[in-house]
Amino acid sequence: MFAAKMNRGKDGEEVRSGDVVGEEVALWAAPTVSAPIQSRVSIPGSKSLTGRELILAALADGPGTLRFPLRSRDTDLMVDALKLLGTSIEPLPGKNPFGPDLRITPAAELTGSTSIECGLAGTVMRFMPAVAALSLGPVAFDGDPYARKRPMRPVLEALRSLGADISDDGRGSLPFTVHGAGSLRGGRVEVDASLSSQFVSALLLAAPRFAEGVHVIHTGERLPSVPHIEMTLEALRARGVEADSPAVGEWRVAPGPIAARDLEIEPDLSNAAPFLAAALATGGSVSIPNWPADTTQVGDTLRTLLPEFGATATLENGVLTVASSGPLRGVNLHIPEAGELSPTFVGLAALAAQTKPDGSPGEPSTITGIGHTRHHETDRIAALVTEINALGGRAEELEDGIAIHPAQLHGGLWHAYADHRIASTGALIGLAVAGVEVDDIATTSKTLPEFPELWLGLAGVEPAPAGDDSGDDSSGVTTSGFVSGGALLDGMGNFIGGS
Ligand SMILES: O=C(O)C1=C[C@@H](OP(=O)(O)O)[C@@H](O)[C@H](O)C1
Ligand SMILES: C=C(OP(=O)(O)O)C(=O)O
Repeated sequence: MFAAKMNRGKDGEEVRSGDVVGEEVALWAAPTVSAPIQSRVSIPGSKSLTGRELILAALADGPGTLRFPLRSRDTDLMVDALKLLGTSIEPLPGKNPFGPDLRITPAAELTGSTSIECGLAGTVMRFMPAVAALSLGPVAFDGDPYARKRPMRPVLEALRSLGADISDDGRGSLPFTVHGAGSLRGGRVEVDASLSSQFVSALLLAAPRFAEGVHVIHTGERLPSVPHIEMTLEALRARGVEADSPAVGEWRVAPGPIAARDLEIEPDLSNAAPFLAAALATGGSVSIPNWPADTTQVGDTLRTLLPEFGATATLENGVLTVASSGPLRGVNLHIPEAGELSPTFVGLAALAAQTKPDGSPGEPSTITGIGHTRHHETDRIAALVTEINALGGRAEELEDGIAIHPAQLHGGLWHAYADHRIASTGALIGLAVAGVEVDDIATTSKTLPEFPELWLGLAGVEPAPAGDDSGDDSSGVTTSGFVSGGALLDGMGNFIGGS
């Protein structure tokens, strides 16, 4: 009755889509549906909240607990980094289906003389150097090859001016070494955070432990992702720290204890974006439970931004439901605060640019204010434009965004660029366009290791039973039919039967 696409490695062994096979990464056939999706999806914890609360718990005045934390590559790297500095972080059984709760016991004294691996995690490479400055001994930082391209200079220079001793090769990026002295003076510091809000959060998070706290003044003309800075202030205040923003582009954190807490991490609302967008891509409806009533997560703006594409968004009893309200519409969005959501919006815009089912023309879109996303996991503007155009679309790079002109999409290979949000955008487009294959779906493990399973569940696809090797072809990739939204599709997403 059903079978998901099953891939084979070079030597014919079965592998899960996206698994690394030797040097190769298996292609993942995005499921395509012909009927509107009606689905409910539980989303694991927030990357940004988990990272912040791990650090604050490690610097707190006693042991604390994180319930429903995110378990992912980025947060595992944060856990490892804090453990290397002497923090005890132990798994606790809990109610989270996606991983254990965590019990965090701060070190009596943070120890250095170690190396921290940042992977491609902005939160680890930007937030941990200030913590390392509070440890005793040198702490070397490095990460993935592409991580060495992500800007670090504003954080390193700001920390130096607050009293930290940091050696690097002068390129203003990974690798570098923080020579921890056990304490940091702190005080007033100027920083140009126009490339990333994380530069500001990096200086605020550990600041209660600086002798003079911190007073940060942003000197650049633009400031992206402001809600993430508000999230940092709020997390500090919730632990009894005096933290505020006395003026636009200025923030202060007073020195003092960071209270230990037992707290629950909200679901990652930004990771909810492609799932909710699936309702629009297929003319259906998607619900996400445990949506917080009050949050600093920028993903909450999905409730107002997704309706611009032609949907309703209803939050009732903690369940957000996004339902398509007609054909997909083009948009003009200026969203400097929500760069993290932009790949999903660009994916929807590329679908809206196609001729509508009633034959009326596709609609153009512009999504701007996202120039800083060129410094995310990859240059997201260049990557999205390249991949959409490779599928027949007409996307254009703007200085700080993307314009999408009417064009029909077709199937083909979608490159993920080691970027979880580019990978999930390929999956989103593939829901509506038959024959899209994502080259590295496993890269979604950066913030959502369960993405492939959750996505197949959303699309109504079940994995092939073990031993089902129907549809094997000579290319080494097995492609068999699968049931989707009540319709039986072949491996290229073509309708071959069913309701
Ligand atoms: O502080 C954080 O947790 C984040 C801040 C934002 O970074 P930028 O300001 O670089 O966009 C966001 O895009 C990133 O995913 C997470
Ligand atoms: C920009 C992102 O990640 P990072 O925290 O690595 O900057 C992101 O998750 O969209």
